[in-house]
Amino acid sequence: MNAAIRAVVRQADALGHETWGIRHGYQGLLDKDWAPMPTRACANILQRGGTVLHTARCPEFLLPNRRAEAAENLRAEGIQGLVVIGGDGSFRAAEALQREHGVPCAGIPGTIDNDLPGTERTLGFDTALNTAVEAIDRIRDTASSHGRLFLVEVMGRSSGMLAVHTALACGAEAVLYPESPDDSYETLVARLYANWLRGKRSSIVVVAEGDGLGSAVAVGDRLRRDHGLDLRVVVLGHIQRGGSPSALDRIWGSRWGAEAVRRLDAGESGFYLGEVAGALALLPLAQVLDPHPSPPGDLSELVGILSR
Ligand SMILES: Nc1ncnc2c1ncn2[C@@H]1O[C@H](COP(=O)(O)OP(=O)(O)O)[C@@H](O)[C@H]1O
Ligand SMILES: O=P(O)(O)OC[C@H]1O[C@](O)(COP(=O)(O)O)[C@@H](O)[C@@H]1O
Repeated sequence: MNAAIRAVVRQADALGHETWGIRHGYQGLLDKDWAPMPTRACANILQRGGTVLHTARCPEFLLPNRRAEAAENLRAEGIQGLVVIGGDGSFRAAEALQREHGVPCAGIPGTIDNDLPGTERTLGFDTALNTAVEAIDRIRDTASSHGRLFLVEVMGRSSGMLAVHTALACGAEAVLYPESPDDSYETLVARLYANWLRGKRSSIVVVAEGDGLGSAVAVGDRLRRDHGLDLRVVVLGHIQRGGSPSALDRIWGSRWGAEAVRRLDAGESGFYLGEVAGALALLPLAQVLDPHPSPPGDLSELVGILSR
């Protein structure tokens, strides 16, 4: 996200605009928690994880009267356009601000869940994916040395994108995720047993945090109880959400940040940016109301086929 912030500030400066940084997300709009952000304020942030502007959940923003206040605050301060970096909640808020109050908004996709409609990439996903894969590679050493089953929980409250991509990239034996069409306990047991019969003595199952069967701990307890397995559970948790961003996340953050400003400067608004087939994509903000994309079915199928 810091790559996008830096690009917004510096592209705006190059076009002769002043940028103000709003701290703590929408809460900052309500509290007027903002300040001018000169280009030098962005020194050395490109490689830093998190966001230098901080973030916060702001439930009050769901109330129309609070959004009206935020729009008024922006108008009174003379802020002419808003670049929002976030996931579908942040974009829903931006869509409402623009539709209800005419605040010109531009969205830059930022969520490790990679679950926004119309874009194949969101900032943070590539970094989180690589972090999870690196962690599981390490776990694999113990799994294979001790001949053990590991259940590794990755983030994804309502999305299996991170889980499925992680599973494929680390050669997991199975993946459980919320949108899966055949996510049953029986299918999992049958898969692990078939691998056992093939001579496989260690397995890794990637579990998305929001999977319908329950957490990795719950699934692990059930397997232990039913089959007496000496398995281990690892919850990767917030380790996936931090750290220095990958090169791809930095590059797309930079491209999207600059593009958002160029388009606002040209009088465009009510859009968010994305990536489709390697190219920068432009989407209407209202598209965020579409159903969120599911992990490609062929990828999760491949996890099973390749782990024989
Ligand atoms: N439907 C909505 N209408 C207005 N504001 C919303 C809506 N959904 C979320 N928001 C605002 O956007 C913020 C970020 O949304 P959230 O779902 O927490 O994160 P994300 O942007 O990562 O999906 C919320 O804290 C809230 O202030
Ligand atoms: O427990 P927290 O800090 O709210 O974060 C966990 C949740 O945030 C997510 O990582 C998504 O976060 P972002 O959209 O901010 O990247 C979900 O996958 C996860 O359920």
